[in-house]
Amino acid sequence: MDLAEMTANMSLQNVNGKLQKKREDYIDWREYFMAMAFLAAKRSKDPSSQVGACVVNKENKIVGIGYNGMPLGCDDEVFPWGKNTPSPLDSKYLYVCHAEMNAILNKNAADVKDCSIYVGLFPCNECAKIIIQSGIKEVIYLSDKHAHKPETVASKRMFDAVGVKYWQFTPKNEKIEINFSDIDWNNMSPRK
Ligand SMILES: Nc1ccn([C@H]2C[C@H](O)[C@@H](COP(=O)(O)O)O2)c(=O)n1
Ligand SMILES: [Zn+2]
Repeated sequence: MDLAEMTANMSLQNVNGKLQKKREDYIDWREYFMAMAFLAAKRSKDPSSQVGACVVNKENKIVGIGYNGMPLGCDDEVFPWGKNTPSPLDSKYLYVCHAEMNAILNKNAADVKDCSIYVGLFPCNECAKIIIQSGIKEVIYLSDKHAHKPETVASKRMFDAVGVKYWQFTPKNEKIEINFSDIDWNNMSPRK
C-alpha cells in the first residue's frame, strides 16, 4: 500500500508527502473543552456521579480544570461517598468539593473574569454563587438531570439576575476516543 492509498484509508491527507488529518476529523473546539471536562471527571472517586469542569478564557485558552473530589488531605478512602445515609455525617454531600469549585480554585490565571465554564452537570446553587463571584459569564453544560431540584432552580434564578448566560451543549460526536496506541511515539506521528 503506498502513501496515497494509506492516507485515503486513514482519513488522512497527503500534503507535501506528510500525513495530515482531514479537516472534518479535527475536534470542534467546544467539543474539545467539554471533552476536557469529561476527561477530568474520570479522576473522580465518587461512585455514583463523576463530574468534570473546564474553565476557558476569551482567547479560548484553558485556565482551570477540576472534578468532584474530597478536599486536599481528606483521604477519599476514609471520607464517606454514601448518599441517603441514616447518619447525615456519613453522606458525601457534607464533604465533597464540586467540580466547578475545583476548576475555579485550580485556575492558572490571575482570575477567571469573563470566562466560560464547561461542565457535565448543571451547577448547583453553591457552585452558582462561586461562578458568579469569580466573574465567569457563561455556563455550558451537557446534562440538566436535576433541572427541577430547588438547587438548580436557585442557580438559574441567580444567573438570570446577574446576566450569566447558560446553555446546553449537544456534542456532534457521540464519543471521542483517546487511544495512546494511535501515535507512533518514536516520531510522534499517526501510527502507520
Ligand atoms: N454540577 C455538579 C453537580 C454535582 N457535582 C458532584 C457532587 C457529588 O459528588 C456528585 C453528585 O452526586 P449524586 O447526587 O449524583 O449522587 O457530583 C458536581 O461536582 N457538580
Ligand atoms: Zn455544585
